[in-house]
Amino acid sequence: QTGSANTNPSDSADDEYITNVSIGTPAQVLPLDFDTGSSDLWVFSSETPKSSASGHVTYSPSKSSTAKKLSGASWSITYGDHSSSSGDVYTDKVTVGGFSVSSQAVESATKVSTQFVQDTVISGLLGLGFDVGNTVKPRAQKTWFSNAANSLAQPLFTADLKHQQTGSYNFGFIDTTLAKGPIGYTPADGSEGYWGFTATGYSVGGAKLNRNSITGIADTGTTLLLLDDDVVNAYYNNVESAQYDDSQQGVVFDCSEDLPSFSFGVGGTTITIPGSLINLTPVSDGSSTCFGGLQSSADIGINIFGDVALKAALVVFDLGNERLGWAQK
Ligand SMILES: CC[C@H](C)[C@H](NC(=O)C[C@H](O)[C@H](CC1CCCCC1)NC(=O)CCNC(=O)[C@H](Cc1ccccc1)NC(=O)N1CCC(N)CC1)C(=O)NCc1cnc(C)nc1N
Repeated sequence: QTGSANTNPSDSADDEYITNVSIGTPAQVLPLDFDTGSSDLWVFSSETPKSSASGHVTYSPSKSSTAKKLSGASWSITYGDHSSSSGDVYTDKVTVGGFSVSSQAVESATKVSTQFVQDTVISGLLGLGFDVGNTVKPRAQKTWFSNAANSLAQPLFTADLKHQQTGSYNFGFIDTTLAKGPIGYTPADGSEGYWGFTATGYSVGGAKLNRNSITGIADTGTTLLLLDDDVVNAYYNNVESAQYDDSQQGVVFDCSEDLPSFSFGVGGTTITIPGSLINLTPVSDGSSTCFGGLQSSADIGINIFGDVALKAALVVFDLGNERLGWAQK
């Protein structure tokens, strides 16, 4: 058995990716942000304050004949960007890309932070991280993928995110036609809940890879490519107009600049992010100053290969073999 779901960029800057999920009986379809950097499936619901839920599609467990309250269970989550949410828990049927999990923990939000209230294009997150990262108490719950893994043809999923185009999350199979190059595999470290891995080196503008390894996480829920300052400086030293902009909290440059590519080695293969993907978006509509897709990870303390990096590859999240596969697209 397999599943295949389309995913779409939320806006012109590919800030996040939206995937429709069916919850309950009859199906209630909610747009969720699939996040390999966290492990909770939580949704705006009939229990979310009306003022906060305005503009969002919500899940009503009372309208689902298969919903069951998980009595005594609660959850509370804080993300790297300081956004947060919390609430109580139901179990219900959850279908993604045609594959159903009959009793999935669906975390209903009774509180959501401002960022989520304002982000009306999504109704919550579907965590694709390791179960150890789940925040439900007193007993942690499994992710949708963890529940599905044993019934899928193979215990793996792939992410094929694209710039301003429809991409896909495939479950239980690898569609190698989505890739141009071979898949390079490397061990994944799930101990923190993330998909952690080590890139063996990097280069700017197509030069030969150096041997400076980069340890980080493959995170579909993070917009940017966030790396150590020495890597970020090595890159932007090649961009004439690049400068740090305090108000933007990041490196900006003239939108007319021809940006160099950024490559990293992983699993014996090389992934090259074209410069065009690193020219993320004007700092505000019509501006000729653009915000960089590669920024510093210094104040986070962990390197994050977010959507800017993932868009250049077909990425295999292989739970069965605890490994990550990367193929050039
Ligand atoms: C098991 C992991 C755990 C649940 C949690 N995981 C994460 O934070 C990583 C996870 O992938 C989350 C998932 C996000 C959360 C907000 C909503 C969208 C999904 N990623 C991040 O927090 C990375 C930083 N955020 C982002 O990358 C958000 C995503 C976003 C996009 C559009 C609209 C709204 C949000 N985008 C931006 O910051 N930008 C997009 C716009 C651009 N102009 C600036 C940059 C964690 O580490 N929490 C511990 C933690 C707590 N507190 C802090 C301070 N740091 C922490 N790491």
